[in-house]
Amino acid sequence: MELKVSDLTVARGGIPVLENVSFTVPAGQALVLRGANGIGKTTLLRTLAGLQPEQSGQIDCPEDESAYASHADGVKSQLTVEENLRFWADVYGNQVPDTIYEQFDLVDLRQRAAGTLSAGQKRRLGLSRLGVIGRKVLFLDEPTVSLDRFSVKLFADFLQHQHLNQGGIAVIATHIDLGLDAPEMDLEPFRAAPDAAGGSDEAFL
Ligand SMILES: Nc1ncnc2c1ncn2[C@@H]1O[C@H](COP(=O)(O)OP(=O)(O)OP(=O)(O)O)[C@@H](O)[C@H]1O
Repeated sequence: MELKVSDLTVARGGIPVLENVSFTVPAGQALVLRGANGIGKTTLLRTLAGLQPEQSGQIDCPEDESAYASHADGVKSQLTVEENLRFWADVYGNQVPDTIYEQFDLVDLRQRAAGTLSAGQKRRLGLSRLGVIGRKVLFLDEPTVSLDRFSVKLFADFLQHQHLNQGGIAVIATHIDLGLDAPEMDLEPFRAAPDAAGGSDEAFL
């Protein structure tokens, strides 16, 4: 299993943002995306996850094996922590692993309505979903927003031991160092040329 991206051009509102992006991530590895605000990390991740069409190029990803986690937590506030996890497990036809509560420091919060959680607790619950859906290829957009250092470490441990070491793949946009042994890709060289980004047409100036 691998994720292979070839000559990919991704766009926002029809305007190319990143051009000719190519990389391969083998099973068991992560790739960290780097780049300034607005360069197109979210656009690239959404395209890789199949949430928006590519402009050109190719994405070879194992079918029905990917999941995208955005800035938003996707937590249902009326449901308890346990009910949220059971809901996600049901959607994917899985069981909730007992160990998930320890892995994300949710043991004491199991019966709490998710709407009453702090931002960081909610984030941990949102991320714990990755441990119940059983998807092999994770596209993660700033997964550590709102997390304190302890929780960042918990999440990095989960990614390394429960996901990558089990043959999973992850592509992660993050401004902080997760401490993973993963190659980084700077997106700056792939910034779409100004012309391609719909620069002004001089004939009409
Ligand atoms: N709906 C939209 N229509 C047109 N352009 C958009 C739209 N949403 C975002 N953009 C632009 O597309 C570009 C890429 O945005 P994207 O969110 O992918 O960047 P990013 O690298 O994830 O940024 P950040 O690090 O700030 O999260 C930005 O210049 C942004 O302003």
